[in-house]
Amino acid sequence: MSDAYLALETGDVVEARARAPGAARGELVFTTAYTGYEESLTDPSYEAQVLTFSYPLIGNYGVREERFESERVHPYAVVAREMTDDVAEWLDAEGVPAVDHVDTRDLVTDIRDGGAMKVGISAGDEASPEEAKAQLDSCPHMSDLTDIGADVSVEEPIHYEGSGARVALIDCGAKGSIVESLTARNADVHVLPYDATADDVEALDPDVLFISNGPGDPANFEAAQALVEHFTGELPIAGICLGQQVVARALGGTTEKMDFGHRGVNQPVLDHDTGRVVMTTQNHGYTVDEPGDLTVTQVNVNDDTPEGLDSAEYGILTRQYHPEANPGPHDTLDFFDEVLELAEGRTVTA
Ligand SMILES: NC(=O)CC[C@H](N)C(=O)O
Repeated sequence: MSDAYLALETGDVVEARARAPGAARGELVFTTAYTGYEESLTDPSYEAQVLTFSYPLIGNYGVREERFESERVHPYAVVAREMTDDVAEWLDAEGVPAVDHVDTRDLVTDIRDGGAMKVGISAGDEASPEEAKAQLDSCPHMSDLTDIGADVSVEEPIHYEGSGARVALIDCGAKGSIVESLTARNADVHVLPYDATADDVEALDPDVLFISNGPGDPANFEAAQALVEHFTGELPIAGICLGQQVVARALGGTTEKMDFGHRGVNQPVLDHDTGRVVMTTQNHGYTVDEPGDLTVTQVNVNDDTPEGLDSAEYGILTRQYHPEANPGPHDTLDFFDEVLELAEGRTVTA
């Protein structure tokens, strides 16, 4: 007898073992990362999704708070082939349903074949296929979560004092490592809520406007897009992941939902200028389609999607991947040096 069920949009119901009880729904996504489960589970960009780990054993080096990227777990549920008690107990304490003993190879194949899909989960003593299906039926599309920023952003500004360039970091669900990558380089970082206004930013007289990563559809981050529209040509601008997508939209570009996204720690990215390929950490389900007034400087080797957008004219630098790593390789940390150099130079004239 199973005590957990996953109802998929394909119509299939997959049996599983409950590791943390409860019912949940969300977009079913998978990461191919083989380490970094603490970082991924606390990455705010995973808000409202159900995260499947394709690596078959999750939890083999424990759970340590210093590796967390935020204060809580963001996926609405977690699926694994085999999960250790450490991770199961952590998710249980966080109230996040978790299941294992799932053939995650099948699940990943379903997502790759069918594209992004919703899932309903029912786990625990009272679990039933009917409850899983009811969860699936009531699951909204990611793009319909129009105010998802409110669930992941700071409510009030936070200031991390530093002697270097002043950064206005718009928190659309920022990973802790982005703040740390900036403060480690002496930046003076003001973290502002996702719906900050141009007046809020102007009051700080920053050297750079930085749009963070975040969950869901970039079209729903209208306030951040308005900031980019307002400050283009006045301030250097940087963006990571959702930040790249928001900046592109503000500069006349477009974004679209991908078939099943990029989530993992070995996504190869080619830089057109240097001809070098670097390994990158990624977690996104939307992508820039048309770059608008920006130039595509880096692309994904697997599918040619834009990974880096720049504008020399306006002083803009954005990346679709996560240069701060955590989890993943450190090949791309110099992005933060480039951004702060741009900020310190204030090369842009209005
Ligand atoms: N990591 C992110 O910022 C994710 C960006 C966006 N929510 C996407 O899924 O594409």
